[in-house]
Amino acid sequence: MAPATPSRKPLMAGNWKMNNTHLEAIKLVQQLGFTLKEPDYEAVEVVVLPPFTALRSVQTSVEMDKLALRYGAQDVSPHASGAYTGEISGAMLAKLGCSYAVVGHSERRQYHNEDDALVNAKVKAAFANQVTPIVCVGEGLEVRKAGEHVAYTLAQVDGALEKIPAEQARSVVIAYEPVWAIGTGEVATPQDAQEVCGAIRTRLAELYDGDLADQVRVLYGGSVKSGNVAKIMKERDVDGALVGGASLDPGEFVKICRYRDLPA
Ligand SMILES: O=C(CO)COP(=O)(O)O
Repeated sequence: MAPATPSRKPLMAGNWKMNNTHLEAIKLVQQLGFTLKEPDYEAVEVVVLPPFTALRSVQTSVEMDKLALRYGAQDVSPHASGAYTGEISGAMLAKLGCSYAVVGHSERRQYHNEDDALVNAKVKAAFANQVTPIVCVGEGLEVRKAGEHVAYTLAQVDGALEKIPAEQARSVVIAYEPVWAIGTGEVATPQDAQEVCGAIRTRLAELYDGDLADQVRVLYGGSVKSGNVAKIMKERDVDGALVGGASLDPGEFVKICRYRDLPA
């Protein structure tokens, strides 16, 4: 029987994008690791998403210092192995202890022409290796101005989850990142974030039976900072944040993870 209340642990994920060498990554992870304490990890799941080249160093830091921090990659190949120069497989990520892989980030969709079919193949490749995909969806400014942002974003959700069975979809993370809010300092209002995150959950309830929609974490991303995170996290269908720029500053990212202490 479906639980009366959803059991979604808030998730704060720092997408470092193409920043930090493996040495800088060790420093940043140690700064986070020495600051965040047991109660922080009880309240939120904390994840960092370094570039591929830093994953091995992050794995070593996390293991040596016994940090409760999780980490993942920013992309994953749709292929299992073979002649795919430059690609990194889900099995390779799993071997590095990655819990997550970002899939379909708008920067990949924009600069590498990734479409929903490719995103779907990457979601499958991640799940095939017990790596949880963080599927990014969200509209650009033109779509928003035309008032089509909900339909546009839901079509991306449908595409990403095509033929994904419920037992996998149950653990997927979906990040709503309106492209116009990424790296621009222009954050969506909490109401904007709720409108689309709520619509995503409703769609999940249409796609899958039972309590699945109540279990899936839906994040907001786009210019999240310590100054706006608490307000956004008050929205009922926002279960965390995918943080870009602000995740490169350990003090700022720790504050974001401790959003409960910030005035909303
Ligand atoms: O793209 C993002 C996270 O994936 C958001 O980036 P910013 O937080 O820098 O706007």
